[in-house]
Amino acid sequence: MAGPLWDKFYPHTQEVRAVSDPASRARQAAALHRQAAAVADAATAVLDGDGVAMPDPLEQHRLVEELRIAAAALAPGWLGAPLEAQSLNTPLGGVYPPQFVRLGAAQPLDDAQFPALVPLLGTGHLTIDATATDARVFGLLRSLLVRLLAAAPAGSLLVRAVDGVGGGEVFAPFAALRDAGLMSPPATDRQGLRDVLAEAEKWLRPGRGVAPRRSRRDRMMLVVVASLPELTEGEELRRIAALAQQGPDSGLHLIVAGWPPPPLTAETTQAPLPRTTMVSVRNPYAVIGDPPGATYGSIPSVSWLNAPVFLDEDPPAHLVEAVCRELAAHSAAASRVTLSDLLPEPGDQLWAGDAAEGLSTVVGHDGETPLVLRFNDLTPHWMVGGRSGAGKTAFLVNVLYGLGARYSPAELSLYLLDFKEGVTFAEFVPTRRDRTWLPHARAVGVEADREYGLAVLRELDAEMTRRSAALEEAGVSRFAELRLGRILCVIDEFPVLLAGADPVATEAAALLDSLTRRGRSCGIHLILASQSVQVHGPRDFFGQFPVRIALPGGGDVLEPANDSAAGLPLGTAVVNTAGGLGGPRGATRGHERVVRFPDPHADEELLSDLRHKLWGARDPEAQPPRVFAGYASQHLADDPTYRAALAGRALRPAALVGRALDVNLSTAAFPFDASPGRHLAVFGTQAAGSEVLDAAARSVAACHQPRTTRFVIASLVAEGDRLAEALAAEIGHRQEVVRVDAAGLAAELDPSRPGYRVVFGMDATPHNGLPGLRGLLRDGPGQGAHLLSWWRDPRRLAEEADEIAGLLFLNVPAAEVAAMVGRPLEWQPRPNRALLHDRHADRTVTLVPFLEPDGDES
Ligand SMILES: Nc1ncnc2c1ncn2[C@@H]1O[C@H](COP(=O)(O)OP(=O)(O)OP(=O)(O)O)[C@@H](O)[C@H]1O
Repeated sequence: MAGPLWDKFYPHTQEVRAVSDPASRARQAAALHRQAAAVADAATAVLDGDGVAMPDPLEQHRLVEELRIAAAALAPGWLGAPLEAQSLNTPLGGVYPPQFVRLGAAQPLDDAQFPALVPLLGTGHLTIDATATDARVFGLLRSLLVRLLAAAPAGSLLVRAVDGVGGGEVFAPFAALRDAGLMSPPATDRQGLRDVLAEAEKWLRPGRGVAPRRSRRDRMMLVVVASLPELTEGEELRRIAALAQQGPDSGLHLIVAGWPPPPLTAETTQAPLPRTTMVSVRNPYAVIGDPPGATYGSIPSVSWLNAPVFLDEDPPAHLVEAVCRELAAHSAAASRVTLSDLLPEPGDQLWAGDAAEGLSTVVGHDGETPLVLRFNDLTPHWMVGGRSGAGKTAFLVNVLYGLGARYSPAELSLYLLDFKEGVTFAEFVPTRRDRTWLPHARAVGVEADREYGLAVLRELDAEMTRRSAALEEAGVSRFAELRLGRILCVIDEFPVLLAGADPVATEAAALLDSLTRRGRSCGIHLILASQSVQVHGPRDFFGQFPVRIALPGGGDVLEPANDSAAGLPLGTAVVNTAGGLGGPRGATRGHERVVRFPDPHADEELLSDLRHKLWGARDPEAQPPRVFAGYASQHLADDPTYRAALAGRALRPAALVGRALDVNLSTAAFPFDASPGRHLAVFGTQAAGSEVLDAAARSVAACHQPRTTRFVIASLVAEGDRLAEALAAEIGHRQEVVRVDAAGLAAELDPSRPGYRVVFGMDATPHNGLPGLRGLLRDGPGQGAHLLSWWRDPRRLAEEADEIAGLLFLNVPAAEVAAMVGRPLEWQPRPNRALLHDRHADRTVTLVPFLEPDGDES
């Protein structure tokens, strides 16, 4: 700062005297302390007019006028205007930093006043020799805070408050700034003071000449001490002095009321703070010492503002409230991180990342600093926890787009699995409304079944084995040298996979164990996410997850003693890279950060643009991901095996009954050949049973060349009539079809007559039964005769059961299935699922059965 205005206030600059010799510091401090007191006494004597000739009043008035004009220019608006008259309409913000601020009115004559200004932010500090228990100091601190907060650009001034004696009352009207993170709750004891000092020390830049840490916008920290806590010791006092010495270069400033503290012992005797303007509260006015590096007076012997200063009083409450409310609102808007903050710069080339050594992306911001997390040898797998609605989906979607924008599909493949009802990964697959997909996605399971999850893990395990072999074959020890691209598998609500002591859980746990242990050296990484990671059964693989991310309510991914996730708000997460380990309270934890992350769907347009951009950049030959949507029904007409059969490419006759719960959704088929027992029985009370039978019959018909086989179709129950009729019409285009009733069916059971008997409602067979049935079942297949039947009640089959190899169960309880098969099978009846058991091949698959398309779907 230079120029005529400055010269008016500070015509003579001085050397700043540093107190640096530790050996004689206490003595020196005491001497300086006395000296400062003597200066204030001398000033008081002068200002009280003791033995000094009164200057010329006219000259005084002229000077006061000049100073008023100068002050208005140096401290405009909020910084210098009397607050009791300040309009609420005066806009907040202004230049950065607001350098001069008013302390009160200097009154050289009874009828002449000018604003008493000090340089503070950007220059140094302020001490007042009385604490805020003095009403004048109390008022001064509040008015200083309002002025500085209102004048600094919103969000650029962070206040840390300490009030050891007054319990923080002086800061109470500013409470609205706490939620916005602009002001801390006041520290009221020694530990609180230490925490504030520790934070302030961190604020200092690590070294001189280092580029500013805060890259986005400049910010300053102002530590306001209204009174030091009792029992504040020499150590804390020295830390305050050290902060005063180093702070201004890093944007750290202090206002300390009650400094110097009363010199109780030599140890606690403090010199004036370096780089500080000292205010001495007298009665009724205050004396303002010279600011750091400058002087108010023109006479070298006078080192204070040569006029009594009446300190500003407590500002009007509504004014403080209005300023705080506006700042808090602004801060809420400004501190929002957006998805673009996590993505590469818009000008950067798409897919510039090289995954050889690992993958990395920005997961959020720690203050102004982007936090980069990696998938590499040190942090191969991540675990994410958070209660429902805590933003897990948001976090994962951010990570997937972050990686998807940085690495090409050749460098990164994604396997996405979601076990809960919801839409976590739905946006990465083609839909009717948006046919694009995330080109990295290889397989996506939405509302997936455990069996499907298991199939994905098996596929990854097989890939891992392939990669291990490739490493060995190539004779290299590091995956990076193989250049295969990395695989990331994300599993949302993974405990579903491990729930229950069944074979699925056991195999899934074993696969997770092997994948997490060996995956890192093969470029295979996992993110496991859940509302609660309390899994029963083996969880040894947790040890392979050094990265733990706790969203609100997700503290159980951290060690039990680590409570750093307590009270997290939505949009924030604790990111711990030491397996969730905590550390001493209040200690700096290098392995733990709290980040803010955006809601990726806050800007749908940006997101949609990004997805289209990524999709547009894909290899045009690339296939969309294999998608499994647990809720979706499956239809024969969409099935690739059926289409191939219609086109004359069937390998052998088979009933196609649904899609298996594997990664490729392979077609579940029951083949018909000449071996014994090649008959299919569908069991289920639901109409779905008749629909599966319909699909089975159509598909068998398609497997035969036209006019090469014969169908006998019967419906013994009303529920089957409509489908039986439609089926007869449909198959009739290709094959010979005969429709019969119960009596007609009895006449069509001759095993030597090749072809298929298709019976809807087989359990409704008349009481005298179908005498020829056993013969057909036993001798038919060898002569090309097979039975396809739907049974509403499986118990009716008891007698002939052994002769039928193909059993398909819909809503049949596990106990009945077990009774029929002769041993328990892994099965939970549930909507839209079926179990196909082949007695002869001893194979069992869970599948999504082929149903009739609904009206609106077709
Ligand atoms: N960073 C954020 N900032 C603000 N709102 C967010 C943020 N992240 C998510 N939300 C909002 O919070 C809600 C819940 O988010 P999300 O669906 O990601 O949670 P979740 O943990 O996946 O929940 P659930 O487990 O129930 O599916 C959504 O409405 C979302 O828009």
